[in-house]
Amino acid sequence: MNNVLEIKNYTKVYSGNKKAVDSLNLTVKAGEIHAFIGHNGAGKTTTIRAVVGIMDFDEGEILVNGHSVKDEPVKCKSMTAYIPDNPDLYDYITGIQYLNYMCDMFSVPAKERVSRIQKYADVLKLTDSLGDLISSYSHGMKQKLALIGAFIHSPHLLVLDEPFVGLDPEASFHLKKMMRHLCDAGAAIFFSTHVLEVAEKLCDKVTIINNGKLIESGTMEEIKGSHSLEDVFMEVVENERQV
Ligand SMILES: Nc1ncnc2c1ncn2[C@@H]1O[C@H](COP(=O)(O)OP(=O)(O)OP(=O)(O)O)[C@@H](O)[C@H]1O
Repeated sequence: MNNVLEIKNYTKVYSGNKKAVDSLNLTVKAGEIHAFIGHNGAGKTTTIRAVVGIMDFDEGEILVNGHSVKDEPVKCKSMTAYIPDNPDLYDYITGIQYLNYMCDMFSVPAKERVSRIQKYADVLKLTDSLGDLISSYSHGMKQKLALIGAFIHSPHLLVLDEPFVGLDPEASFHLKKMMRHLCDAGAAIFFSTHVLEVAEKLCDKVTIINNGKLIESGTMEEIKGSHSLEDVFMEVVENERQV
């Protein structure tokens, strides 16, 4: 399978010379769900923001389907969907207006819009609220709307920052299924999470970072062996503390 996301020697230094991420390398292939885990402040969001082209970086290269996020930002963004940890949507349009706007932005054919909106809104139980202003939505409803807006254009690369926080159990269940279906259709998913049980069950690959440095990366079986991902994570973090 081809590499959809390639991160090569990615390094980010914030002002004040703080190295938030140090020479990170990882690859996500078509068909793979890849979990990105690490303690608070490890560098996950910093990396994710660089991948989706909204944060500049100092060294290294990030490619989406072989295109550089620095040199071809529009091309990369056209193939990528991104949901931040706290989606900030336009308050004074309705849910359906937002979804149509996303369809316009990503050139979803008119004849497919209605069925795609219907499919995802029904699954995530948002259909009855699509006519309401987004300002009236709860946090979880905004998150569901952002998710529909991401899945609706069938991205090659889906990047999610803590997607399960704030979703009710039923929506989480359906999101996991939607993620797997998208990958089965040839997309790649890269997401951060602190919910290690979900990562363990859902993901093909996992990368653990600690203080901006890659500690482990590989298939879920390689990384966890016969242990739980939580046990492995705790051991890795403890070992790093002692170094
Ligand atoms: N705008 C900024 N300016 C300076 N330092 C920053 C900035 N944003 C993040 N950092 C620092 O970079 C490091 C990595 O932060 P980042 O938000 O990427 O971590 P994270 O792994 O996503 O954490 P969490 O799990 O808490 O969301 C932290 O030490 C943080 O303090």
